[in-house]
Order: sequence, then C-alpha cells, then structure tokens
Amino acid sequence: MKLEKICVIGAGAWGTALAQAAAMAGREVVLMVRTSEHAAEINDHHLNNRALGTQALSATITAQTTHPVADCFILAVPAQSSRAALGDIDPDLLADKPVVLSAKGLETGTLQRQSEILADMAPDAIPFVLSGPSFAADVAAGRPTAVTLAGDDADLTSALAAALAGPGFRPYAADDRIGVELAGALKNVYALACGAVEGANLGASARSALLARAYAEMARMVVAMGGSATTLTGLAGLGDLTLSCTSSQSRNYQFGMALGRGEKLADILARGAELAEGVATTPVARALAHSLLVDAPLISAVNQLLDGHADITTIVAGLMARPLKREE
Ligand SMILES: NC(=O)C1=CN([C@@H]2O[C@H](COP(=O)(O)OP(=O)(O)OC[C@H]3O[C@@H](n4cnc5c(N)ncnc54)[C@H](O)[C@@H]3O)[C@@H](O)[C@H]2O)C=CC1
Ligand SMILES: O=C(CO)COP(=O)(O)O
Repeated sequence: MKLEKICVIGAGAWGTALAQAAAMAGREVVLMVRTSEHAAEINDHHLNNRALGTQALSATITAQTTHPVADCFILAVPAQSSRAALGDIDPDLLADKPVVLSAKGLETGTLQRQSEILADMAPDAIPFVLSGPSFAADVAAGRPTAVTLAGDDADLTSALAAALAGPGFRPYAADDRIGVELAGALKNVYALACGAVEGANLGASARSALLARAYAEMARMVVAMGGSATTLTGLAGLGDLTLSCTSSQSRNYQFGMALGRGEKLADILARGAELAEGVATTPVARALAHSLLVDAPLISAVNQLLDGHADITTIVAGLMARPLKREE
C-alpha cells in the first residue's frame, strides 16, 4: 500500500508534532486546520505558535482547511472531539485507508474507545492506534521518542511504522489495539492521581506505590475489556504510565496537582487549564469498571476527587484502610 501522503487532522500540540515527525520521516504532510488564518500562519512562517510556540516546523508541511485525498490519516483532536472531527470528513476519503488514532481518552456517554468511534463514523477505514511516552514538544523537536503503533494486519502495521519512523521517532509495531488504546486513556486517570499526591505533599513513596497499584488495576481493566496484560509491559503501558505519573510536564499531572492542593474542578477549568483528558475519561472508566465488575479503587478514588465530594486526605485514608490483600 502506498504510504507517501499523510493528512493530520487536528492542529493542536500533538497533531502538529506528529505532522513534524511524519515530515522528518520524509513523508508529504498536510496538516488540517480550522481557519484560513491559521493555515496562513503555518504556511508563511513554518511555525504553529498557537500550539507549539517557537518550534520551527518542516517547510514540507502544508496547512489547509479542506480534507485532501491522502494515503493515510492521523486523527489528533481531543478524545471528546474525535466523533465531530470524523463527521466532517467524507467517509469515502477514509475508505480502505489507514487511520491512526492518537487521542488518549474514552468517549463520554457512549463509553467508547477511539477505534470504536472510528468504526461508527468510517466503517471502511483501517484502524491503527498510536500511543506511548511522547510529549508533543519532544517529538516536534526531534528528541528521541519511541511509541507503540498497533494495527490488525502485521505487515501493514510494520509498513506504516516504517513510513512514520525518523531519526528521532521510533514506532514499534504491535497488534493489541484494545490494550494500547486503554493504556493511553487510563494512564491519564492515574496521572491525575499521582499529580494529586504531589499536590497534597504525600511524598514520593506514596506516588510510587500508587503507580505500581495503578499498573495492576490497569491490567485488570485491559484484560476485562479484551486486551492483553503483556501490552502493558511496553511503551504504551509502563512507558507512558511512568512518564505521565512522574512528570509535571504532563497536563494531567498538573491538573492532578491542583486537585491535590484542594482546588475544585470547576475552578481549575474556569482558569483555563490546558486539556487534561483524564478529567472526562475518569467517569467513563469508572462506569466501565462497574459494568465489567473490575475492582478499580483508584479509578473510583480519582472520580471522587473530581466530584469534589471528598477531599484527598479522606480519599487516601479510605484507600489505606481497605482490607489487606495479597499482591497479585
Ligand atoms: N500534547 C501531547 O504531548 C500529547 C497529546 N496526545 C493526545 O492528543 C490529543 C490531542 O491533544 P493536544 O493536541 O495536545 O491538544 P490541544 O488542545 O493542543 O489541541 C487540540 C486541537 O484539536 C482541534 N480540534 C478540536 N476539535 C476539533 C474538530 N472537531 N475538528 C478539527 N480540529 C479540532 C483544536 O482546534 C486544537 O487545535 C489528546 O487526546 C491527547 O491526550 C497524545 C500524546 C502526546
Ligand atoms: O500523553 C502524553 C505523553 O505521552 C501527554 O500527556 P498529557 O496530556 O498529560 O500532557
């Protein structure tokens, strides 16, 4: 399959970084933007100030407002906007084309993963999931980054990984789409939790304990939803969990810090906090855990914290007082 021309939908931090990675890999790249002013800014100055500050972009990236015919599409809008963004595209453009899903979140209301949304909106597209420890600023600057690219057809997944790989961007091919997707979505819930631990000054030991128990809980969720626990040993699992749960560069971690300091959800949103996907994903994950009968105390704890019905001291005391159990 030809994989020369890549269209990236979503010109925020991540879409722009992935456009840059694809351009550095030698691909022809179209970056979809929503206004002609934004297109002109990018095309005239090779910068996307709105998303990535002064990071210079490859001159081979073209920004435009209409969807082109392309060999492959990368969807990089927030998880709650994926359905709307896909609804704007003629499904014929996506038919039999790889569509790489890169948002890390579960949809409110439907409880769907990103590839389930794609199956609804463009059933003839070929779904891939890209996830792993990768801050947009690092990828755009060409700093060494490795991610997981999961797809159903092994040969096509490897070909797509090769088409996107560059000196600073190394996708590993994988086949567990469900596991990779869930890992990307759930790590944001746990990043909120770890940020809250830091915001409440509960100590580095507590944060590492939380991270380890998060990994165990995430494995229960992934297996219950049809993914493989082994996937979590990789970049999309352990890799991204450790990055997002230990770095204040993570927007979810920052949001969690604010919650841990005692700020209310509505106040954090009102002061214009950056996108933190875990905020919308947490209640969805909680509903899924409930319906699948998965023991997920950490997801429930983050949900309580977001609800504002209990403060972090009370929530942590509740977790510590649970019946002792074997570690498994
Ligand atoms: N920023 C990062 O370092 C990384 C982000 N991601 C994921 O990528 C997704 C997007 O995140 P960011 O780019 O950082 O967010 P962002 O807030 O920087 O940008 C989102 C972009 O999507 C656009 N958008 C929203 N609705 C749209 C629609 N219906 N049609 C077209 N465009 C639309 C917005 O105009 C904005 O440009 C999230 O799920 C995030 O978890 C994944 C890895 C790294
Ligand atoms: O997914 C990411 C890094 O892999 C980005 O994390 P945040 O959305 O929390 O900034």
